[in-house]
Amino acid sequence: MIELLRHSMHFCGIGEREWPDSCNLNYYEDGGASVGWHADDEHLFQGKLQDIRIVSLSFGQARSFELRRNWPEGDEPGVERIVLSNGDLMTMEGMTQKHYQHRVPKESCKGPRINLTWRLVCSRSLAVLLDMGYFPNRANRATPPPQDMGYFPNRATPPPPPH
Ligand SMILES: O=C(O)CCC(=O)C(=O)O
Ligand SMILES: [Fe+2]
Repeated sequence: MIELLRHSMHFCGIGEREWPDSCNLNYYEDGGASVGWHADDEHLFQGKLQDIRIVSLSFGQARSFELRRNWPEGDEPGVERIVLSNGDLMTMEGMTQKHYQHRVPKESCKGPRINLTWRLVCSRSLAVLLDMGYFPNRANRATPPPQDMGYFPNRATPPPPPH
């Protein structure tokens, strides 16, 4: 994993001090597996409030990746589509998570796909979690966190509508 991170960061021109510190892995067994419209708006990453960078690396079956504007203007197309193929690196930067939603739609393809997304945990969010005793092995933990904090949202829940 470190080698993949190192190579990917090199290709993106991201210095070690700015490397992301978390990685999410999605496995798509075949074209029937998908991720619905959403923004990566977890509190941990503060993606709706500040300029963040998400780096995505794909392996295996080529799949469509679609972006749609939350507030399309004039004759701007509602949906942009790219194809992410084996070995493709893609980034979402700036305020993408505020202004767009994205998805990997179902398709009629057979092969499996793995996608890695690296993100940097926002230190302010981490401080809040520590404060709330989110990490149970810490000796001085407070009360357990509520289940619905939304830090690790269940993807089965539809994303909130754009606003
Ligand atoms: O599989 C992909 O390319 C995107 C995955 C994704 O949007 C996510 O994990 O939040
Ligand atoms: Fe996402």
